[in-house]
Amino acid sequence: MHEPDAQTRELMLENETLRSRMTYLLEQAERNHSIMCRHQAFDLKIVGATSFQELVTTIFETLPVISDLDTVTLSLVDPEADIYTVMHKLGVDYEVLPNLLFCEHAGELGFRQDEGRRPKPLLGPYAPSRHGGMFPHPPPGLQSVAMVPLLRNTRLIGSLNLGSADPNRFTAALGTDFVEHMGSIVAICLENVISNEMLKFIGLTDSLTGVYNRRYIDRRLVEEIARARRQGYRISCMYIDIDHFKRVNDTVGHQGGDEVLREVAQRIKAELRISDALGRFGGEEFVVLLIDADLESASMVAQRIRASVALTPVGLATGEHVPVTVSIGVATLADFERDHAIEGVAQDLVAQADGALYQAKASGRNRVVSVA
Ligand SMILES: Nc1nc2c(ncn2[C@@H]2O[C@H](COP(=O)(O)OP(=O)(O)OP(=O)(O)O)[C@@H](O)[C@H]2O)c(=O)[nH]1
Repeated sequence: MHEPDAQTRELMLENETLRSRMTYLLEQAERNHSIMCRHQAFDLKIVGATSFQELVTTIFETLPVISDLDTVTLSLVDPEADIYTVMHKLGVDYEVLPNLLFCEHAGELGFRQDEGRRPKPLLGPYAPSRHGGMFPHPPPGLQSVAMVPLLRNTRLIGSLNLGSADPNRFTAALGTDFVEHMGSIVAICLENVISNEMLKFIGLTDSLTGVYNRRYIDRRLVEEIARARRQGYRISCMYIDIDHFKRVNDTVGHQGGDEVLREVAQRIKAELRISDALGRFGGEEFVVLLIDADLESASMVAQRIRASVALTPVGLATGEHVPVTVSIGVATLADFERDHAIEGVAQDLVAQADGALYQAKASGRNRVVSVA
């Protein structure tokens, strides 16, 4: 065998270089394919989220893993705190979502909002003084960040905030197509899920007083009884009815009657714990579920409500003042038998409180009757 000549050696070297370049490109293509697959899976997962909690939890838990990020936070524009309040009422637990942030004005997000131009993502080194609001719990060693505007049409609804310990991960020179695409999918999913949750909430509340409606209380009672059976705590129920409400309407008109209903709902609410649930059962009747309350403590709360309603007449927009009293029936859950159908147990509890209310009315009104 003889030595290859110089030209062959050069060709072999070139071949070698091309081979290793090709291997590198193949690896790169495989890596990109795998990133793309993971992001497609993420997109499918967030598109399929059926609740606000599920959506934001997926964003916080899955995105850092598939995108190799050290932190992800989400800021939502919520001028009247409607989203915050409704999600809370629907059971969202903010304690487990420390990276979910709310702001009053879109301007607080820091994007340039020139007339007619879509705000662009902001990429660059992490600066605590500038980005502290977006990253209230920054991981140690956070180096570079990307704030991605979440837009619905031209409206800025929030910002998806990505953070990395790699200083070169997000630099001003980097292209933003990828994060913008991610931002647009997150924005659509957020808007859908928030609208659905808001509709769900409206379907569960009473439009006149803003408290829950009967549908909600019926559903919640079944859930609470199941939980109370498992965890062994007490649930009590109050049936509240405004005394001689027909007379109120006859004296101050239907409009005035509505104002009285709203004020009574507020006075009841003011005496309750955040975990209790107040619903209007139609007309001038309200039902309260008291969680982790036995008959004695529920009766005490009922007395407070009775006293607070009777204490000061309700002031109306017309300047009139209407003295109002309520009668209240109180009952507590005694049936912890697991083989009894929950729906029947729930109906019995409300019926017992209603029976006690009947006694309160019959014995003179403006009073509380409790049944053991
Ligand atoms: N303003 C107003 N009135 C309502 C509403 N729903 C029901 N009512 C009125 O509530 C009154 C209920 O009257 P009744 O059920 O006879 O009872 P009451 O006058 O409160 O007497 P007692 O319950 O026996 O103390 C009726 O006059 C209804 O028209 C409402 O949404 N707004």
